[in-house]
Amino acid sequence: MRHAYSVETVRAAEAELMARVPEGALMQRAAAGLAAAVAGLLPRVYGARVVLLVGSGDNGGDALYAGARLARRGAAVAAVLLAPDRAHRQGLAAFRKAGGQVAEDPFAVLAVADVVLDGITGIGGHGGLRPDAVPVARAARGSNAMVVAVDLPSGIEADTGEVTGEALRADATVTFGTYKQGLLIDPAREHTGAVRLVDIGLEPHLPSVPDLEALQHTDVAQLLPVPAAESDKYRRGVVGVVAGSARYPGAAVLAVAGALRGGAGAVRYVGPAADAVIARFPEALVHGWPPSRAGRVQAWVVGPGLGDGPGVQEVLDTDVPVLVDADGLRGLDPDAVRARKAPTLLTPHAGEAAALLGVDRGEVEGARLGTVRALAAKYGATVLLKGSTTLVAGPDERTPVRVNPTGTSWLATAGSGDVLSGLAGSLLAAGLAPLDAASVAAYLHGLAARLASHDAPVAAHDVATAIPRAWRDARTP
Ligand SMILES: NC(=O)C1=CN([C@@H]2O[C@H](COP(=O)(O)OP(=O)(O)OC[C@H]3O[C@@H](n4cnc5c(N)ncnc54)[C@H](O)[C@@H]3O)[C@@H](O)[C@H]2O)[C@@H](O)CC1
Ligand SMILES: Nc1ncnc2c1ncn2[C@@H]1O[C@H](COP(=O)(O)OP(=O)(O)O)[C@@H](O)[C@H]1O
Ligand SMILES: [K+]
Repeated sequence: MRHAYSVETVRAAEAELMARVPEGALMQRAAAGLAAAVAGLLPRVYGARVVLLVGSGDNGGDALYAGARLARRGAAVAAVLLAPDRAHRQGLAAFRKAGGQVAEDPFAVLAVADVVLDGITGIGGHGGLRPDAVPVARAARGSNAMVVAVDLPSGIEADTGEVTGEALRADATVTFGTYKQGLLIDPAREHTGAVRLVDIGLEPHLPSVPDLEALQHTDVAQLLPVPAAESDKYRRGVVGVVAGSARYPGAAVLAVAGALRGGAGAVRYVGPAADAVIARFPEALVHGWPPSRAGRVQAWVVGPGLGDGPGVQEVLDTDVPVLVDADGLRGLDPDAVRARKAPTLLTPHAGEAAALLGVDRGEVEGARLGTVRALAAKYGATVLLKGSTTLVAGPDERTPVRVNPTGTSWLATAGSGDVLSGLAGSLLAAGLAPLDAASVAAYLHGLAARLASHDAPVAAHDVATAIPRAWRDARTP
């Protein structure tokens, strides 16, 4: 599991650690890791042209000490001081002593730089880059230099992944002690490039339960349901799908396609697209209306392509886990969901989430973490918010939110969400807890899309077909 923490938690852990080590030791550890990472990105350090963008806080201090280390190895290092009177005093002294120069003309040094270290703001920054930093950040981005963010790209909100003003776009980020939440959540994540974590000894001082977590292959492998020797199709779990309409029969087919690859032993389909479903998937069990007469079902999926058709209340009235997606979410009554004894999983995209909360779509996309938490609280349900960096939150606010690390924007294709809902519903039926079912489904779905896509367009049914490959991939150590 990859863990990320809020700024408040990071600061508390840093304070604890700082009390145990000599003054300045942490910043030296950070700077040493940063200098080593930058050296690794350069063909050679000797003679390389390095520019530091230095703000008024300790983030600038990290950059100055790392710059001093690079200068001692023969790099030509220039510092652009955005607040000359407030630049880290000891860091600046060490930098000058090592042969570093303070740049008179920022744009001249940036134009010929090989690498730029962004030390404008770290976890202390808020509200986007200040106006004086904007032209410098733009010049860095517009140059041929590689831009390396120190701790995080300046201008992003470290806690939420929001980008409220201008933020620097880095090619790589070297972060200290632990991941900050914003590094893993869009839109900020788009600014980070590849993220490298430098160990500064913080780990033992961080709480064991993170604020945000991302599944990795080994976590998924442990959660995937595997049939036991004594299993039969019912013991593996039966997933019921209520989806599709005369207008959108394909959504039913795609949801069933996902469900068939999600580990349940059988898929029951109830709805108006039975002919289309059975024509494509003879292994699906189709049933007449209502869902309650379909036989044993351990989890229901309702909503993809449903239009105005019935089904939502019918499955909410059951006592098994229910996943509500797409059209099923329209006007969904929080009280009806909260009243359920069995778990409910909602899987909105940004537009659906905005409608459920009565806000603009842009607000949802800009503040994904707050949105997923707010929806989970409002509905007393587990919520999977789709889109770039899919997030999953449980109804208990003490449970860490899960962020999916496998997504790809090739998934932005019609019908891929239907595949996801079938897949997640199948994992629910196989017995996974809602948070696990949702986050494992998002993980496999993203991985399947990557495997099927290889950086070329994919159709939703390609994603469904690649799920078994993703499943095997996740189980391969
Ligand atoms: N606390 C620690 O133990 C360690 C901290 N480290 C570094 O210290 C950083 C945090 O340092 P600070 O708390 O000093 O905070 P920062 O250096 O992140 O920034 C705070 C300063 O930036 C200014 N500022 C805030 N928003 C701004 C904006 N939008 N534009 C321009 N300036 C803005 C503030 O007025 C303040 O002077 C971390 O991100 C990390 O890089 C590391 O050295 C590791 C150890
Ligand atoms: N920019 C993106 N980056 C990564 N994944 C995305 C992006 N846009 C959409 N997706 C994913 O694609 C799927 C689309 O689902 P959805 O919006 O419900 O579409 P549909 O209703 O057509 O099936 C979701 O899994 C979502 O997370
Ligand atoms: K920074």
